[in-house]
Amino acid sequence: MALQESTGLDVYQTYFEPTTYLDYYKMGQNAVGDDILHFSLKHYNATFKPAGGLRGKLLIDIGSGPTIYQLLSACESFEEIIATDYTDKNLLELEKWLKKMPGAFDWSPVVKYVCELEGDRDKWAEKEERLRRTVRRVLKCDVGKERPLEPAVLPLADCLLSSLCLQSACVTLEAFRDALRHLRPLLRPRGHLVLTGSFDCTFYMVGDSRFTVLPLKEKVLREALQESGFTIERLEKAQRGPETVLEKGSNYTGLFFLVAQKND
Ligand SMILES: C[S@@+](CC[C@H](N)C(=O)[O-])C[C@H]1O[C@@H](n2cnc3c(N)ncnc32)[C@H](O)[C@@H]1O
Repeated sequence: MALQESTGLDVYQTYFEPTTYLDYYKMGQNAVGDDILHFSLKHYNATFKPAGGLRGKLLIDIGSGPTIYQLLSACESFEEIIATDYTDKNLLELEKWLKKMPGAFDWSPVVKYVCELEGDRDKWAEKEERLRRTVRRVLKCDVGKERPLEPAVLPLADCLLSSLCLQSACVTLEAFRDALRHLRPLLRPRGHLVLTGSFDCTFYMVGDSRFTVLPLKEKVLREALQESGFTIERLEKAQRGPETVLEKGSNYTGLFFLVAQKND
């Protein structure tokens, strides 16, 4: 066991406040959040573009947290999406947005931005509805378990997506590799894994709570995927944006976005 949980305290269940975390995603108000959004939304858009992008029946998002930005492009190319997370509060926060409940986070600036990337900013309300229709289930998940989504029984996914989750859930390289091994059986042969994360990062803050992150270098990341039975098709990288220098919320030096295919 090398998860944060192994310290004896269930760190994420206890300290991760979804509404505070969402402050990162108030577009134009947080340089780190903007850095993540600008980089990853551009690559999600390219990855799931209608002509020649990834498509299929089922996409499972691993460690969704309270966020939906990572699904805004994929919802145009997959018939069904299952969102998952480790904490009950995150799942409730997701349900709030999906069911348009009072107090739900306002994702509309981000949705408009994605619609603009797709060529028609005016379609944002339509896209919100499409995503709400496409996310069929919201499930508990623990990547530290051999079967992360147990007891749910699901068809094999055409695509697994995981944004900024694995390095948070796994604080050692061994646990990171184990998590990839646990996720692999959820994916059909030749299915795709779309993974985002950071380079050299050891922590991020959510309010006053500090969360440990597994620092990765490109070489180690590539090796971990290869050893876990994935072939990297694309690895996009960006250095940390200069406008984030004054932000003390995290110490990453860069971001990555990768698309890998399950070998068999
Ligand atoms: C940095 S947040 C990322 C949230 C979101 N995907 C995003 O892109 O902003 C890390 C997420 O990993 C989840 N997490 C922590 N431990 C986990 C575990 N063992 N299995 C699955 N998810 C876990 C947390 O609950 C949290 O939502």
